[in-house]
Amino acid sequence: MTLHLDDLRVRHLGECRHDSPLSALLAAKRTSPHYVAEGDRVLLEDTVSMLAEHGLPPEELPSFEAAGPRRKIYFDPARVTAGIVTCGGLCPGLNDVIRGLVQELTVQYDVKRIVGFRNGLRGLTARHRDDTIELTPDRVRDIHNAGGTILGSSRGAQDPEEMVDSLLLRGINVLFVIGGDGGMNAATNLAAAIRARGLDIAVIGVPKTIDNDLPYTDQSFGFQSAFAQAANFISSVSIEAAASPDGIGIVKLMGRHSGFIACYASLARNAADIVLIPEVPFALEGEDGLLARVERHVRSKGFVVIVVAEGAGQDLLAERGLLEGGATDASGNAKLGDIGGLLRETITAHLTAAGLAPTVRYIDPSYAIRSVTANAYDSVYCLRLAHAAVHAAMAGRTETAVVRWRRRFVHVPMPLIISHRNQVDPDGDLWMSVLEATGDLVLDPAPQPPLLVER
Ligand SMILES: Nc1ncnc2c1ncn2[C@@H]1O[C@H](COP(=O)(O)OP(=O)(O)OP(=O)(O)O)[C@@H](O)[C@H]1O
Ligand SMILES: O=P(O)(O)OC[C@H]1O[C@](O)(CO)[C@@H](O)[C@@H]1O
Ligand SMILES: [Mg+2]
Repeated sequence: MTLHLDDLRVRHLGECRHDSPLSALLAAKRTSPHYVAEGDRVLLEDTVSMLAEHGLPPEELPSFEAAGPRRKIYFDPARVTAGIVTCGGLCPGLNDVIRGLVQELTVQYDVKRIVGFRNGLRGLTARHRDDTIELTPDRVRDIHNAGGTILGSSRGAQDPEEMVDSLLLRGINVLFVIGGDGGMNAATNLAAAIRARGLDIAVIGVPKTIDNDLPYTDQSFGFQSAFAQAANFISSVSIEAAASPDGIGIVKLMGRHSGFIACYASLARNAADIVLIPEVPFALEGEDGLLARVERHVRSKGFVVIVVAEGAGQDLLAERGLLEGGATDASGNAKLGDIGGLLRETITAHLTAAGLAPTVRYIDPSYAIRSVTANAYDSVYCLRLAHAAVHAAMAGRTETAVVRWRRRFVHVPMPLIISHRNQVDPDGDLWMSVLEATGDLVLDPAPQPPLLVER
C-alpha cells in the first residue's frame, strides 16, 4: 500500500489555546539528531531508494507528526478528567504504562481526576461502567513491580454508543486505550462514535501486544520482555534434548498470526535448529519436509531443537481434521489448533518407525511468557510511550496512536494502525537472520534454487 502525506495526518479536536506547563522547557528546542521539534515530521521510509521513488520534495514525503509536548495545548488541565482502559491479552508493561500515564497527568499537567475502567472495554458498558478505580500517584506507585494490569482486561464485543454514554456519564475528556489490534479497532469505532456526536473527547491509543503484530511501530511494548522469557524455555529444552539419546526439544510459543516471538527468542539463544512460524508454510512429509529434516539432525548431531509459533502449520492441522474451522474467541480471534501436539506425535512416530528411540522434551510455556513484569528496557519504553500519550491527548489529538517509529516517538492515525497485520517477511532480513542462525538454509553450490537442509 502506497501511503501519502495526507494518509498520515492525525485528527485534532481544535486549536491549542492554553499554555502548556512544559512550554518553558520547550522554548529553545530545535530539531537535532536527538530531538524532533513539534513542527517537524518523521519520515515514514528510511532508504534512499524508497524516498527517491516518490520523486517529491522533502516536505511532501510521507511522514508522521512527531510526538512529545507542545508549547500550546488544547485542554485546560484543570478541567480534564482522564480515563484509562487496558484490553485484550496480557502483556508485560501494562502496569508501567498505567503508572506513567497517571504520573504524567498529575505531576506535569496537574490533572485532578483519573478513572480506571475495570476489565477491559467491558468496563465501559452500561452494566459495568460504575466499577471503576480512582487512579492516583499513590495508588500506582508500586504497580510496575507486578505483571498483568491492575485494571484487569477482557475480550468480547461492546457497543460503541454505550461506551460513549459511559464516557459522558463519567465526565471523561481524554481516554487512553491500551490494547492490541482488537483494542485499536474498538478505539477507532469509539472515536468515530464520539465524532458523530460532535463531542469534545480525545481518544489516544497505546498499542500493545506480545505478538508484535501491529504495523507502524518498531516493536510493541512488552514484546521484548515476552521473548526474553520465551528464550529461557528454549534453553531448557536445548539442555534436556542434548542430554537425552535421540533427544527432541520442542518449544511452542505464542504468536497467533505473527512469528516474531519465535524468531526473536530463537535468535536470543541461538540454539534452535528449526524455527516454524505462521508466515512460512512447511510440509511434514517429503525429502525437505519437517520429519526428514528432524531425522537428519538427530542422526547427525544426536538431538534437535524446534521452536514453533502457535499459529504455524494450521493448514496441516486442518488437513487432518484437527482444527475447528471458523471457531473464534469472544473478540473474534481465530481459535488455533495444537501444532505442538501434532509435532510431538508425528515426530515420535516417524523417528520410531525409522529405528530411533526418541526422547521428546516438549514445553508450552503459554501464559508464562506474557504474565511477567516488564524488563528494564520495556519499562523505559512504556514510560516514554505514556508521556507521549499524555502530551498527545492534552494537545487535542484524537483517533491517534502513539508509537515508536525508527527510534522516534510519533503520532499514527488509528486507521493506519489497524490497516493490516505486522508479520515476519519471509523475504526480509529478520527471517534471513533466523535462517543464518539455524543453518536451515544453505545455498547449493550448483546454481539451484535455495535448498532447505539441517544444520
Ligand atoms: N474489529 C473489532 N472492532 C471493534 N472492537 C473490536 C474488534 N476486535 C476486537 N475488538 C474489541 O477490542 C477488545 C480487545 O480485542 P482483543 O481481545 O482482540 O485483544 P487485542 O486488543 O487485539 O490484544 P491482544 O492481541 O494483545 O490480545 C475486545 O473487547 C474486543 O471485543
Ligand atoms: O488470552 P487468550 O484469550 O488465551 O489468548 C492468547 C492469545 O493472546 C496473545 O497472547 C496476544 O494476542 C496471543 O499470542 C495468544 O494467542
Ligand atoms: Mg490482537
